[in-house]
Amino acid sequence: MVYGFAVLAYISAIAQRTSFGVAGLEATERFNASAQILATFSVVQLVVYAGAQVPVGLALDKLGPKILITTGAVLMTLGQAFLAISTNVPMGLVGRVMVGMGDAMVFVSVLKLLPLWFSGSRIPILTQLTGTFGQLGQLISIFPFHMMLIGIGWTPAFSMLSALAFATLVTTVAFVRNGPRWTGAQPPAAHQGSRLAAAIKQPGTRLGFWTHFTTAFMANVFMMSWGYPFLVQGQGIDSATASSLMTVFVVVAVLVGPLLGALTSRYPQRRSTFALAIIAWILVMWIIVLLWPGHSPMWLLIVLMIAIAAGGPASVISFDFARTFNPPHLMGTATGVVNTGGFIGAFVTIYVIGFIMDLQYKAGGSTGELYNLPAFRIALSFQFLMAALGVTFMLIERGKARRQQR
Ligand SMILES: NCCCC[C@H](N)C(=O)NCC(=O)O
Repeated sequence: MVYGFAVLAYISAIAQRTSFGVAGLEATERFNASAQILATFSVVQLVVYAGAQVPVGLALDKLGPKILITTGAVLMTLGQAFLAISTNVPMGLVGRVMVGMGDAMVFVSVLKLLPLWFSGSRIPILTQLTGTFGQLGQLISIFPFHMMLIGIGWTPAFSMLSALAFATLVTTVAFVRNGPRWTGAQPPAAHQGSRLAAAIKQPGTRLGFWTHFTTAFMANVFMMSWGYPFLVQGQGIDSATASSLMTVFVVVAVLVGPLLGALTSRYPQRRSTFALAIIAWILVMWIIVLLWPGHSPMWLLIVLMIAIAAGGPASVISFDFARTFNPPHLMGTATGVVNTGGFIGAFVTIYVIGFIMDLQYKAGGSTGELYNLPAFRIALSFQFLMAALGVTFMLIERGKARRQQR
């Protein structure tokens, strides 16, 4: 019951996180905003989310999951309520910052609850299931929220999400407990800086960081930024089909998450190999699609998206490294550190891809289409460099972690 209500708070957090993504047109109208300002909303929220991970992890080890999930729900309730009544860009940004901060507190707290209530091989499976259940939140923003937004407008739709966050606040206070195994931060006197240093010193935390970095960054780049323009302007797919193709990410999470959870629980010594295999699959698919003469056939794009989407469940393996290589009093901190990997990788890649696209456009005399397939072929290849960096560090840290275990 404790786990169920904590997961409910995470489903709500994902609904709050993804809600702005389906409200682009309405936000443009309401705030009279340009595309760049709209993009700022998403970037600000993500920067807040990633920037909050380490402080949240430190607070988590000190205060426990219940307080953090509760605080997250309060921030999301207020943030979405503020957004519901916002009429200009600064007000909207304040609302989004609050939502990003609240969201940042939930996932790592749910993971911290697992060893407090479960043991043994159930934990890796439940870690994967947490990520999988969270995807249901995306369905809330794609369907009921979006329908309310179109049907009855901005204020009622965002108020509904605020009410959802409030409902999870109530259920968290009523039902979520840290449990009898929670003993607070041990040792209590440890300084925050030294707890962070102790977590980073563990090769398992660094292996988790690089695993999260390499498995998750390409999925984040595709979902949050370049996937849609690549499909529509690079591959000539109509916008409605491109949007519906994005649901592949939810379906793959639901199917692959439990399978990977079972595999990692059965073969814990092969965890990094499973992650590396999925990374290799994504890279091979990108090589085929980027080298394909002309537009790729639909089946090939779907296989590419399935591979990229499998990076989401693969990234959950990283949290298993944080858990198994750290003592319980450092687990929240280590999980926070690991959870920044895929987001840092994504910011850098999103930015550099945009920079390379602009550079090519300027080199061509700033005429014609900014987004075209030859330009995407070069710009998206930057992902190979980032993946090479990530895999190199995964192998280095895996070697250190294995030596430490001997
Ligand atoms: N089954 C998909 C899970 C995706 C996990 C994702 N890469 C992640 O790390 N999420 C953190 C969060 O706060 O949701």
